[in-house]
Amino acid sequence: MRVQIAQESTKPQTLFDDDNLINAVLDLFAAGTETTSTTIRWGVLLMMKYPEMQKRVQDEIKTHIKPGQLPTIEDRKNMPYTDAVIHEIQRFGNIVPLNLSHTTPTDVNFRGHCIPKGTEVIPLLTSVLYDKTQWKTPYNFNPNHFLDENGKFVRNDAFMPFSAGKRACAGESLAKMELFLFFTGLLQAFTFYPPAGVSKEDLNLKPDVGFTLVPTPYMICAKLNE
Ligand code: HEM
Repeated sequence: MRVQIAQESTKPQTLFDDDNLINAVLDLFAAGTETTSTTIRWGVLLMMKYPEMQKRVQDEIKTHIKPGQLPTIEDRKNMPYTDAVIHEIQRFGNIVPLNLSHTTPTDVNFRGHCIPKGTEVIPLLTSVLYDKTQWKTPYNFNPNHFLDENGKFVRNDAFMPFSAGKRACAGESLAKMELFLFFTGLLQAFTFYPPAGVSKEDLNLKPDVGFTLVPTPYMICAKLNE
């Protein structure tokens, strides 16, 4: 009887087995590192391109975070301009343009079209992040997309860099925290500008096209802030 219990207890009763653990860790690295670092690379490039916006973020940092203190996630609600800039970096950067593909689990009727069960569907995130009906200047970097006339942060339902629905990015909250803390921490410590001989007009905002959209390689100068 005891042997039987031992045998039964080695049978996986749960999805938390070794295979799942390995895949979950791989997911964290594959899905969770390049996405955030690519977004920060877009952020630094855009701050070099638009130094007046970089300065405005730094002014907000100085107003709300004491010198010598690192930003905390609590600071975000007091920093609408920085929040808007980070959202706009994600919208403009559009780093996962094709989203991940999905398959219809049943026959689906979509706007009068029948999509049979098992069809691969690629929901383009670009079509929302650059939708002319949702954004004033979809092809320009414009933090005002996320600010009202009083400078308060405003959400927009078309902000979908993490996709939508049940299979939306599992790391969305973590990614948003990371982006705020890394971006604000970097701009608190450094001012970014292009190297000698490169003007801000020279900085290229066209992405390197692949499965993800990454900035074309660029050089950065970083001056330590006083
Ligand atoms: C700027 C950062 C990030 C962006 C833009 C992003 C974007 C996305 C997108 C578009 C998807 C596909 C959703 C879909 O299939 O509809 C996805 C899935 C996923 N992401 Fe992220 N992601 C980011 C950061 C992270 C982080 C930090 C983690 C975890 C540490 C993470 C974990 C995942 C996982 C596990 C999935 C698969 C979810 C599923 O299939 O149910 N992501 N992400």
